[in-house]
Amino acid sequence: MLKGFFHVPKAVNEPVKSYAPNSPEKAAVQAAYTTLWNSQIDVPLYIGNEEIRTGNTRTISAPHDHKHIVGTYHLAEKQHIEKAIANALESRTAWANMAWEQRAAIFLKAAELIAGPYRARINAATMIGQSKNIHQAEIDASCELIDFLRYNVEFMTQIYGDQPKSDSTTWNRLEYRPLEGFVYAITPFNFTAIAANLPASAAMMGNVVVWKPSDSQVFSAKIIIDVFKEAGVPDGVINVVFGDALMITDTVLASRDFAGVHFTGSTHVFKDIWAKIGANIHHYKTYPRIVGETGGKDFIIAHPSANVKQVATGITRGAFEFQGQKCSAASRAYVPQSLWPAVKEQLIADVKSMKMGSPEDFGNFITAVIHEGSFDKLAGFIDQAKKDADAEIIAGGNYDKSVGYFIEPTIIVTTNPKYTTMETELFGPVITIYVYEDAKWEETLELVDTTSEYALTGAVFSQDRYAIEVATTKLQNAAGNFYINDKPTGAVVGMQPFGGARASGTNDKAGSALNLLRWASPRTIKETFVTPEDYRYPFLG
Ligand SMILES: NC(=O)c1ccc[n+]([C@@H]2O[C@H](COP(=O)([O-])OP(=O)(O)OC[C@H]3O[C@@H](n4cnc5c(N)ncnc54)[C@H](O)[C@@H]3O)[C@@H](O)[C@H]2O)c1
Ligand SMILES: N[C@@H](CCC=O)C(=O)O
Repeated sequence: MLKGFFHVPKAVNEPVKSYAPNSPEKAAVQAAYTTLWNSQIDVPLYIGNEEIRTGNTRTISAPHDHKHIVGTYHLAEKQHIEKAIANALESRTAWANMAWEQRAAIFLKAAELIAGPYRARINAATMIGQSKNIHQAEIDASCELIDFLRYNVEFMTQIYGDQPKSDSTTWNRLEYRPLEGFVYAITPFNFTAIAANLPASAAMMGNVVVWKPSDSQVFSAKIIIDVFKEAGVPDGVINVVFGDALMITDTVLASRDFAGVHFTGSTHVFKDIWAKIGANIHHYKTYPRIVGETGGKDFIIAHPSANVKQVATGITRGAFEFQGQKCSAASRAYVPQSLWPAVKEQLIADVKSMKMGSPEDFGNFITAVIHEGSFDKLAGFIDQAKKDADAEIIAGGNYDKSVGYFIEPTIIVTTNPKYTTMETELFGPVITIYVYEDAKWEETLELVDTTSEYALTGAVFSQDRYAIEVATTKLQNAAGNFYINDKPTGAVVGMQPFGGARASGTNDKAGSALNLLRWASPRTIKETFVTPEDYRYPFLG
């Protein structure tokens, strides 16, 4: 083993490329898009050193052109999940004992592969498989993923460097062991970066992993797997399985060696997983770590002192970027009566100007939502709002799934602050606005705090510092990420550690040392230099 206290390269955030007309990055991503669009990839299970094709397959299509098939992926059976667990456990000793700098080098290399040779491909795969426009793909699949990998390496070394006090008689050391068993990573469709980070952060800390990506993210998951392989993640460290989420999860949770779950997705799924872990608790070798970042009903509240253009832009960007399919997306807003006419005018004009269509056309701000289930759910809420006396649609409200799952960016205004779309996470391009009386600022803050079960993100817009202070205090438990004069989305790794409490998750803050700590089981080692040889205290003579 090498001798030395190594320093890792200082983490820096990956700059977001512009994809301006005639830029080399635009040409590269367009070429990658065309290649992948015309490809027929076949994605196996990755278990140990094997690529397993079960023959039981599902197709991968583009949400913005759902009849267009770009590949297939293979579905696991129970025996494959058991095999993935066995392979992970077989790989554990070698991986857990590998010097940390070797693990760091692998993930730093993965970051650079994405920053360079894989950038166009992972962005194009995210545009096709998850229907992100190029800007949204770039900030997710490239920049955020690169940032997760670089910063987590730095956080890992900070954790390892965090050591207890010693004195001249004893030397106290903390060893950050990986968990005793394997970690199960379950990832959502909506962020390529999150899909990669959940297995990678646990693996970086020396854990072995079974990773189950979302059925709606397999296309870009394949690129992540290629990157991890090329970067040198050894076989068996991250085992990838697709298929029936319930069967896979039940099989994983039945293992005595299950040591932790790293989940991001919807609240009800996480609660079910937690309940199953609780029911199995007597069976496990160790108390499993449970980390889950879940849903949101994220708010914007404008004070009468707020700047109208900033409020309207916070609403349109916060609610409609990536079709509102961000856990952080603004989905309820509170605007004072005095500002409402001007805010409304800009909102309607902005929504009218938003182009909707395939992400292949870089002029499109809005593309499709992820799948038919999401489309139907959103269309149902829009139809209901059209009927309800206490709701009015002032922009958007149309939808069409003949080619892709297109839902117009939609603004509902309600006279009922507890209207269903003020409370329920819709996960689409729909925001509901409640117009409040200017004099009821503090009562409205109370409404914001008590209307939803979630507490993920929220934003206050105000030019009045007293109002900002009151909102910051009154809403201290209403959001894990709180924004002042900014939209409630777009947290940057290393700058705004991300996560919420209440029904929004365990708030373990992805992209921070707090999250990585969950994947370590510290061992305290006390070494005494001159060890007593007599039980009597000195004063006893
Ligand atoms: N808080 C955050 O950081 C954060 C980030 C991204 C997404 N999200 C949330 O994720 C949700 C959207 O993503 P989604 O649609 O992929 O979520 P989802 O809950 O449908 O799926 C997430 C993952 O869980 C799996 N899954 C589904 N049912 C399961 C079950 N019964 N048992 C075990 N696993 C199951 C899915 O296959 C997928 O891999 C939203 O609620 C959003 O707010 C939260
Ligand atoms: N971290 C992202 C949201 C991730 C969830 O979907 C943001 O801050 O907008």
